[in-house]
Amino acid sequence: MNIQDYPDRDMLAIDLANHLAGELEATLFTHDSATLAVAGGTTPGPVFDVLCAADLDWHRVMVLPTDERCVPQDHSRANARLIAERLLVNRAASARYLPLYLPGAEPEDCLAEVEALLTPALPLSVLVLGMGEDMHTASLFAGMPGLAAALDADAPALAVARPETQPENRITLTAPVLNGALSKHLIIYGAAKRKALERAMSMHPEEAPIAAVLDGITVHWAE
Ligand SMILES: O=C(O)[C@H](O)[C@@H](O)[C@H](O)[C@H](O)COP(=O)(O)O
Repeated sequence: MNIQDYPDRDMLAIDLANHLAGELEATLFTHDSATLAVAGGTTPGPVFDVLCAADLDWHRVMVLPTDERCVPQDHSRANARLIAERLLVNRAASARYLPLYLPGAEPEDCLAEVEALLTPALPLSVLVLGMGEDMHTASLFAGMPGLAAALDADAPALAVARPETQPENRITLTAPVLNGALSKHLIIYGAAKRKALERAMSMHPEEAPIAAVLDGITVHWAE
């Protein structure tokens, strides 16, 4: 794990977006397509605002969320909506979006269809994770049913998450898919998340799920 500190969130967004664009460009140089998985939540929006303007062959890029809340795609809590409004605009509008949840369905009922769309797009080329102060990442939450299975190296690509602390069910990429990414990044802001990350480093992934994905990751931090 490598930690990069930035003087402020704007600098982080600009630097990281340029770095991600470079990684995607390098992937497209040697591959027909590239896959970018991004966190939802409140953290990554400013990075998307810069990245969407990158001069890339976006029509060869597939974009997906690391996890999705089981709500309609235009719901204010849908990561699909955040990605549509902040990332798949400008030059990036020609990227292809891979949904993790198919609205209207019970989460279990969409897993097979979503996995069939996702599998040809793996391994992830570039992964951008977020983390909660409770040390969850994607929708891998301590204490949720099925966490151990979703952290297992042989887990299927997707898992249904029913975290008690969250208002809705979710579908998440599992640890082997996250760890299979060729390049892994984590964005965190503020002292509380920095402390939580430091604590997680000596904890078991079932207590601190972020610990399952720290190997080889670059953490981007700003106050
Ligand atoms: O959709 C989600 O909820 C995420 O992908 C999740 O893992 C997120 O990254 C963290 O909860 C941090 O959320 P914030 O960025 O809002 O603090």
